[in-house]
Amino acid sequence: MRYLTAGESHGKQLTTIIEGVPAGLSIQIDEINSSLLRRQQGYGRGRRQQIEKDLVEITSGIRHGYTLGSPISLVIKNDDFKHWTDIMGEEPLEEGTEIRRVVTKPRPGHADLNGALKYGHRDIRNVLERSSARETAARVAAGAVAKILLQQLGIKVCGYVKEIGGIKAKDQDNLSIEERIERAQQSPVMVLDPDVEQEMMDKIDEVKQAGNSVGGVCEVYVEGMPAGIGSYVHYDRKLDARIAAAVVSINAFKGVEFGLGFEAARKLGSEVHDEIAWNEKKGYYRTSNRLGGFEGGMTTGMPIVVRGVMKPIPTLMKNPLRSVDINTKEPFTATVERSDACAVPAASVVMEHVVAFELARAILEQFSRDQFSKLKKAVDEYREEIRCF
Ligand SMILES: Cc1cc2nc3c(=O)[nH]c(=O)nc-3n(C[C@H](O)[C@H](O)[C@H](O)COP(=O)(O)O)c2cc1C
Ligand SMILES: C=C(O[C@@H]1CC(C(=O)O)=C[C@@H](OP(=O)(O)O)[C@H]1O)C(=O)O
Repeated sequence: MRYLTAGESHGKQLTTIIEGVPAGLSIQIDEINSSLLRRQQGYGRGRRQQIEKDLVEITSGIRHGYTLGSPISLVIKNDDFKHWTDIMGEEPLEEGTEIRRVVTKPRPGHADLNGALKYGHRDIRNVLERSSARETAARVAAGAVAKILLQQLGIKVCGYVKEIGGIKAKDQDNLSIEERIERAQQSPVMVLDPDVEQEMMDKIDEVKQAGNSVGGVCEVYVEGMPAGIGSYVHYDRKLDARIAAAVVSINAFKGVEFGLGFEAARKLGSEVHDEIAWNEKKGYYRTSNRLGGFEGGMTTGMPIVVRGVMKPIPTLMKNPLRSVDINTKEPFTATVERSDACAVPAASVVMEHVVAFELARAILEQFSRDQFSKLKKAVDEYREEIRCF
């Protein structure tokens, strides 16, 4: 299973094409739309989210609520396009026509300068339109389809916020995944620990008022993945590595860790590895989950716990960082476009969906079936086989 996305931030629409989803999977459009709505809801975002109402249109691959096995294409319209038709039009410009709002002052921390150098664009808008995290709406649509497939195989995925601007949420290890899903959905900052919610919102308000930005840490928690998914035999089949790549591919994400993560560097082996046990009902299991569900590039059958760190948003509204105009080479402060002050809550939804896609992709690679009912049967049989192994 793979997917591609297309679309500029202020262009007509975003398009996602997913290939390799087995036939006969029941998909309700509302399930995809509720993922898109969640991505739009996090506290700290700019005015753009009030303009957009992300709703998906299914243009192929699903008929009467079931996948056909053919490519699934999903379209999300950009409502903001109507304000940008002259700037984003596809017609060649008539001679002598000025393009409005040509961008020549690259923002430190965004893709602006490197993208302009690479593609030879003298109008940095040609870079920022596609490098914008608007594209993550298209990725969430693909991930929502993956989540539906996983859900029907008994695998649940949930994303939430662990930290914003240095304010850390306490671990909530005793919460079930259903409780995590519910709490994250009820919280404006998508955090599980209610004690820090207001503090995080105050921090975002303070930063926004100062025209600055702030980052944080998101966590994704997965239950129900059987052991042995992924592989140790090649670097590009290690599932933890694929998840790491998917997380760091999210705009502004700079690092990833599993379980204890970087803390493992400061601990002894006896404090890090998870001891193995067996019982009739569960089969093999671990008495702890410090490695976050992975050994040797494969799942251990324990919950997957993965965190990603998001840097602060590069666009600074009040005190833009120093930059250089690419036409005059004069020093200037960077161009300021409308911007989010904090997108960590929204990014936790994006992270949930990109992780879900990698999990579904690995399952389909391992149990390759063209029909969903056969895939389910193969996964159920494998679960039984490893329980008794
Ligand atoms: C949900 C989300 C919203 C974002 N909103 C903004 C924004 O409003 N302004 C901005 O400058 N960057 C924003 N970013 C971050 C940039 O897209 C990102 O920094 C840029 O693409 C450069 O990529 P890099 O930071 O991964 O190097 C956002 C990221 C995410 C995940
Ligand atoms: C549009 C979205 O996020 C955008 C991501 C983004 C960036 O530079 O990454 C910059 C902003 O774009 P705009 O200038 O149009 O407001 C965000 O709003 C979205 O997430 O739907």
